[in-house]
Amino acid sequence: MINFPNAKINIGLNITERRPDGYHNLETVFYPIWIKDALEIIEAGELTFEASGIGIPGRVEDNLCVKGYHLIKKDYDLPPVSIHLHKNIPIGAGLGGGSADAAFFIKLLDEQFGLNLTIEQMEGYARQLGADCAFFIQNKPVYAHEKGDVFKPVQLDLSDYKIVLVMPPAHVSTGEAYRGVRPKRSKASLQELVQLPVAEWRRHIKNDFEESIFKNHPVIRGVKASLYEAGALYASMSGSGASVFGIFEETPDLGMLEKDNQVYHLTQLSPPGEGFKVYK
Ligand SMILES: C[C@@](CO)(OP(=O)(O)O)[C@H](O)COP(=O)(O)OP(=O)(O)OC[C@H]1O[C@@H](n2ccc(N)nc2=O)[C@H](O)[C@@H]1O
Ligand SMILES: Nc1ncnc2c1ncn2[C@@H]1O[C@H](COP(=O)(O)OP(=O)(O)O)[C@@H](O)[C@H]1O
Repeated sequence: MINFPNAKINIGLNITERRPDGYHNLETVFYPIWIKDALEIIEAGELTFEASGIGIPGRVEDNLCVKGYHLIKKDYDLPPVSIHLHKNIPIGAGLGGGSADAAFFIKLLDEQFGLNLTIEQMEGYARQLGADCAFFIQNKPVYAHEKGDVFKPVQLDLSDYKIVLVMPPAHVSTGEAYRGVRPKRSKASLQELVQLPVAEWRRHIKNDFEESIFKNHPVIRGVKASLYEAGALYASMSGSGASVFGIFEETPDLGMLEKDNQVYHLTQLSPPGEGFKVYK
């Protein structure tokens, strides 16, 4: 059985306070985008994991799919499976790729072995694997708060826009990103701000990670500026970076993003069903 875990972008990200458990409370809007991995499981004699596509750092036993298997196996009598993951979502990009794989893996196990898990049960397992993992169970635009794992639906449809995603040559770890931010309560609720026209987001919606990350990684700031120069209505780093997205009314002149002889990985995303192109 196979499914296709997709990435997300964060529209706005306010880090509001540090929690006693070392995590942070935040508010953000998660929006699914159409760049996808492919994930397959087949019942087998032993548990195996193999990957193709973009190389995944870290040990196999730390891969979130393998962790997901052991988590569900504690409660259900699962047979061994062979797992194949084709990795296409840029890693360490703030696109939630690892979390998406884990959530879609739980959905695969549920379907393949008829576990009859409810949405709430699947979200409960996903939360144990990562703060943004539970979002990918329902995979619909949401306003997320607390650790980023408690959701309220938002009415948001960007399918009439062109979303351009750029992966600058920089690596930011999630831990590094959180350490650089001083939490602050936001004045207006992101849940309401995101209902403004996209062209107004630039004045009102921000990602709190940008300030410190841009200082350490100016190339990311440069990419965001290039997206605005190319005519974006709104541009922002996604999550803890390093990827940056721009929302356009029309497909932009992509040459703008290759100035100064910098080469960026650039993915142009179209509305669902139209596929996407990867530029190098
Ligand atoms: C920053 C965000 C924003 O959407 O996404 P990404 O940029 O990673 O995609 C998320 O908060 C990342 O979620 P996720 O990647 O699942 O985080 P986890 O694995 O649970 O945590 C990694 C580390 O981030 C910090 N962390 C995470 C979530 C949170 N609300 N407060 C935190 O302080 C902790 O230091 C934790 O050890
Ligand atoms: N299935 C997976 N795909 C990608 N990364 C994974 C996966 N499982 C575990 N990881 C680990 O998670 C780290 C960050 O993953 P990723 O989800 O791509 O980043 P981000 O949290 O920035 O969206 C990687 O460095 C990797 O070691």
